Amino acid sequence: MNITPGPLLGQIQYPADLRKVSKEQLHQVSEELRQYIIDVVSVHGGHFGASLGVVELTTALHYVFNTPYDQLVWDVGHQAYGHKILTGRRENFHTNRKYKGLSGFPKRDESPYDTFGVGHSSTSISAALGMAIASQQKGEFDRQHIAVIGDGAMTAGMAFEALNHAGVSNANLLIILNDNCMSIDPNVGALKEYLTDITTSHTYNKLRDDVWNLLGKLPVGKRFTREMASRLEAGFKGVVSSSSNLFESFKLRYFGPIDGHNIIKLVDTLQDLKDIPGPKLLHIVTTKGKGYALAEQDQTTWHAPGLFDKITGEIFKKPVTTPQPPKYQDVFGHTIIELAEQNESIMGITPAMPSGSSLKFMMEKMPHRAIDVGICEQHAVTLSAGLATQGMRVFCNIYSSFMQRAYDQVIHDVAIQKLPVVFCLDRAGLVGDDGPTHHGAYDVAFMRCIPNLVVSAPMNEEELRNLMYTAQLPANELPFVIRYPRGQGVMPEWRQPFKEIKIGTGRKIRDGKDIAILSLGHPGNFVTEACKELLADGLQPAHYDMRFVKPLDTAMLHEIFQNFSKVITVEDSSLPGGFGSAILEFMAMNGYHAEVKMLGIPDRIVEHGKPEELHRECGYDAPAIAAKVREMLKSKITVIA
Ligand SMILES: Cc1ncc(C[n+]2csc(CCOP(=O)(O)OP(=O)(O)O)c2C)c(N)n1
Ligand SMILES: CC(=O)[C@@H](O)[C@H](O)COP(=O)(O)O
Ligand SMILES: [Mg+2]
Repeated sequence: MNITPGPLLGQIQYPADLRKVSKEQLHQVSEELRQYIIDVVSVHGGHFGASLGVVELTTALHYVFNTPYDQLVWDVGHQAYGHKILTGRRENFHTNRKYKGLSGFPKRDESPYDTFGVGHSSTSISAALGMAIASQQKGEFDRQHIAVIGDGAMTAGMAFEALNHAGVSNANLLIILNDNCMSIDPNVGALKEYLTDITTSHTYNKLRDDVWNLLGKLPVGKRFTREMASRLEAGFKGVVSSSSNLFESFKLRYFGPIDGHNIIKLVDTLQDLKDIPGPKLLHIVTTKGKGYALAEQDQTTWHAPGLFDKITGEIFKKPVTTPQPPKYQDVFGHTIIELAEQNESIMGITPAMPSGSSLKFMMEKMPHRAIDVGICEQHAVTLSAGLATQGMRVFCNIYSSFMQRAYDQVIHDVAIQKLPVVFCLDRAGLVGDDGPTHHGAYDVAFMRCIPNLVVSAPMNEEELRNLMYTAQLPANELPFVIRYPRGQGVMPEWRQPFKEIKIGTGRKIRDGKDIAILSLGHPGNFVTEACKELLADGLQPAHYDMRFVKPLDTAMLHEIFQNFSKVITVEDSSLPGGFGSAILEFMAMNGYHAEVKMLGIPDRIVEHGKPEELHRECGYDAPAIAAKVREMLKSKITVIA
């Protein structure tokens, strides 16, 4: 389906083309860019509201700054669709987030305009500051460095680490704080309250405007000395105490708040800021989903709505004829409520993913027992540890790849102190369209090496429920990891009575001979599918769902290695250090000898695509498992034939 850009946008391949249009035409460019994003995302999917919210900012940035020489870093990057469309990728933007197509986030090897790879939040200020300091070292004093960071991303500690440094650097850095009061869900915390105060305080803004207008009357293009600018601002501060502004307390020159949808004001402001040296912050106020009414009204749903009818706003859902299995996240969301109703010590914590993790169900039903702490994974873990010291049984739900942010906290604050925090790592394994920044590839490797931890992976929804139930029993006093994938399970009838699972025990799914297939977690269902195929060939592989990677079911492994000389391991996690490695370690440590093949995520970066495309590419989907069995049994198959 060919999507045609508007007449002005159709003439713009790169920012150099954009800079040929008049300032007055920028309104039209912005509207055509907004419409193009709506046209493409409605048909091809992807993130939506965030890009609409920065259409004017994106246009103004590439109009005013000499990108890519002037370096622009997008925080998270889910809002960079307009950036990609204006920087040489309009014609193939329909491949966004598709297998072998454009990445859904800025990526250095995709374009020189993508100055820094993003996907995880709150990295932009550090990265842009690094570039700015490098420019100073290289004598490139005319080079501009801009970080665009949202109010959600600004809640992360890493952003403040960068502010702390930026404020005392004399780097030529412009931080643009895109304040729309939203994260994926509504933004939370004291920073959000503060930003609301300063965007609504009339006094502050009027005075700020007076100073701003005064600044604006100075000869345009005259380079401000730090002295001149600070004298002016000192006058301003005399009236409004400097403590009224958090960013000025970090020694940044603060400007705004201004309307982030007023393209002329943005252009004029950015032009002026180019002439002000040193670290500065421009605070803009925008609406997430701007220009598409439904996306403005329901900003969480329209953060990433899927495919939709752009005229009616109907979001397309897969037609369902038979009862569908639930998403694993929803099984978590409903189960934690059931458990919390039985166990009053249970609490739920999420770092900014109430909807994505489905902890929102508990937040709605038990608001005092489920907390969104903002994009603050490190804080989420140590808060959970603090709660656990007081007898609370905390389910800390963090996407596997976002958990990477809080690795030391798991060791230092939870494992060493043997605090029984339950880590529910959603999005474990290859997540699909979000690609390598979001694949939960490494949690088996980085969690199983930590002493005192239990590390488990359910093969289906019932198993997830039983692992959650087991983890919160008083008898379990250890930190407990339960990792599960994005998307649906396999059991429409998932809500079964709880059963305690003996920690460190696996399940024999089917008896067999000649070869044993050992799986961890959801990929056990790929093995089940493969076995159906193999049975038809007269082969009889045994299948074990090992369920725990720490502690391993050693009794089961002794039985396996005493009866099978050929073993395959299957996992949706990194082969180096993962589940298969654990099995090899067991085999070697116990003096067994067998032919072992490990199927899982290879030791390389796996790009984006549909999960099934990626499982096939990495060689652990059902056909690949069946093929590996046939390959290992080829001598026997010859005999059978
Ligand atoms: C470390 C990390 N945690 C969580 C996320 C998930 N996430 C993606 S976008 C987003 C909200 C970002 O809010 P904001 O920065 O205000 O951008 P907006 O969507 O409002 O434009 C979150 C929580 C992430 N990308 N990285
Ligand atoms: C940009 C970002 O990090 C989030 O929007 C993420 O894409 C959400 O992932 P899910 O769609 O798996 O919840
Ligand atoms: Mg926001």
